[in-house]
Amino acid sequence: MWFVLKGIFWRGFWRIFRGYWSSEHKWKARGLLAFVIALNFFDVYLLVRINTWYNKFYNALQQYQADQFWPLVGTFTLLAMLHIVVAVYAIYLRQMVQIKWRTWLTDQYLGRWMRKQVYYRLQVLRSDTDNPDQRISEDINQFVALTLQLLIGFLKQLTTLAAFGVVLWNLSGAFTVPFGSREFVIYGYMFWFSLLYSMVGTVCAHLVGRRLIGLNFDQQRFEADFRFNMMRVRENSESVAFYRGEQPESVGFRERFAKVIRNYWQLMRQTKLLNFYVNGYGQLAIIVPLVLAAPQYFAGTMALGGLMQTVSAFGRVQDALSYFVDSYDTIAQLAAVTRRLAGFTSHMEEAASIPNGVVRRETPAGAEKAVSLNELQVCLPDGRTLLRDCTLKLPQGCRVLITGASGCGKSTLLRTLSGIWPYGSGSLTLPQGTRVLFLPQRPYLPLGSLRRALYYPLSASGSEDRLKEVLRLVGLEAFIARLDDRDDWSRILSLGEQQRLAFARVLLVKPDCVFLDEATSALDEAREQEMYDLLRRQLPAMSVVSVGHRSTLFARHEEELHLFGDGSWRIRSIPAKV
Ligand SMILES: Nc1ncnc2c1ncn2[C@@H]1O[C@H](COP(=O)(O)OP(=O)(O)OP(=O)(O)O)[C@@H](O)[C@H]1O
Repeated sequence: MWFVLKGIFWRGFWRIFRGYWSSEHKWKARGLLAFVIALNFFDVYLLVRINTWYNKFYNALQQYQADQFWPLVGTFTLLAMLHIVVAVYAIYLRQMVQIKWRTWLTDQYLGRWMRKQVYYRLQVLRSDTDNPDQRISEDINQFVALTLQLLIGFLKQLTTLAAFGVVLWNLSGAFTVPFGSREFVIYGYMFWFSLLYSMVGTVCAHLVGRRLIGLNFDQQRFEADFRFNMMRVRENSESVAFYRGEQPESVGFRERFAKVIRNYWQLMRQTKLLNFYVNGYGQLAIIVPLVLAAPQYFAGTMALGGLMQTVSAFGRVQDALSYFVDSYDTIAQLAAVTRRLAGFTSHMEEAASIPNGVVRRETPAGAEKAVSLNELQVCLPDGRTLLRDCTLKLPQGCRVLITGASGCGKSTLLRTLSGIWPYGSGSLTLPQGTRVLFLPQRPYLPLGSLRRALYYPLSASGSEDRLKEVLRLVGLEAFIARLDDRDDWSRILSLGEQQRLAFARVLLVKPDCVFLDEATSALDEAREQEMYDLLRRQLPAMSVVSVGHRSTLFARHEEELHLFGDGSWRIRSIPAKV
């Protein structure tokens, strides 16, 4: 057991555990937990009282004391009722601790995942982090539930062991073992025997059950991969359908599902072995105390009450000592969950700690309003340079088109300018309080109403008339009546409509600078011109930096920044008529 616990702690158990208990809620949390533990202790006390009752009750039966019968039944009823109430509330309040702890921990993880765009960095810069959604929704819940179950269970069993150990010791009397011409007297022999019995049981359970840790871990991973694969197809259903990709996708599903099943078979076999063992061990524990106490009973040194009390106390001591035998599976699950959460935590920390090589500065108020790039260098994680020593000034209201061959680094430059790409050096200076909006080729539409999607990332607040006017300007007046319909709008709107919706967003949010990454790729040329003219008319002071391959885009911009892909670049003014 120690090896398993050591493993859990080594894999970051303590780091995940301690946060809540030393947080700002610590006193309330500790108080509630202490109360739950106290309830469990009280429950053990009641169990000891019930155990003593056995002695009295069976002795009364053996001696035909009819007058004792009803009072003893009454005592039992009272003790049993108290036990029921205490046991129910011990679980209810433990769940209360659980839900509060989970809320806190989930909040922390969500915060860390969102901070410094870790969600983006993990996705784009690290390919080895699996399913943050599952870590945050399922693993945290399991971690909290299993930890509390084990912690409270452990303390309860420890108390049970102490209390019933004493009972068993007192009932055991002395056991004499002849050894040659001498005799050894063993005091509390039933207590010692139950101790030995449980220790052997625990070691054997470890040997049988240790493979479950790895298998459980793999099971979760394979299930998540299988689910993720289906999710990808759901998200890209149209592309898959166009490609008639059912065959390769089905093969992919089956391969992943086969891994799930293969691992599950192993898990089943190992669990079967463990179950054989746990059940056999449990059954043996019923007969062992009877065999042990029988000599005393038949010798007349123990009454029927004592015998029944011994059987019950042995059961309790053995239950307590072999607690880990029964909860081996729980420990295996906790170890697997801890390993995954600890891995996720360190991946998030690594992603957050990648320093942003490009320094961002703000010019003081009143200074010239321009975006300046100073010796800007854009690199890839492997060190390849996409843009070298780029120094230029983009005055407010400028219109720059970034061109270059596919893969030369245009989008990566936009990412650097918006501050989400950490690999690079040099500096970027923006006027104080500059608001920047980024329009990718496929705009992001959050779940919810169309109104919310239009204002994203701001909250949906603004004049209703302006909103309707903007929708008319971008040619989406047909959706005015559906502004408050909640739906998955990215599935309903065509890509061209989504791109026009993104332009509407620019008109509503009114940023100082907008980056368009092939943001008009799905529009016809007339619509494209309309959208750019709209920006010029409505927001003349806004800077526009676009990436695109279409020749028509030259007419909508004044300057061209061309990237050659080897780090070199060139800026030139675009002649008035191209
Ligand atoms: N997360 C990443 N990790 C490693 N390499 C990356 C990553 N993202 C992009 N790259 C590489 O960086 C290079 C530039 O990519 P980028 O998307 O900026 O090109 P682009 O000029 O916008 O291409 P296109 O015109 O085809 O959209 C490519 O070779 C690409 O493979």
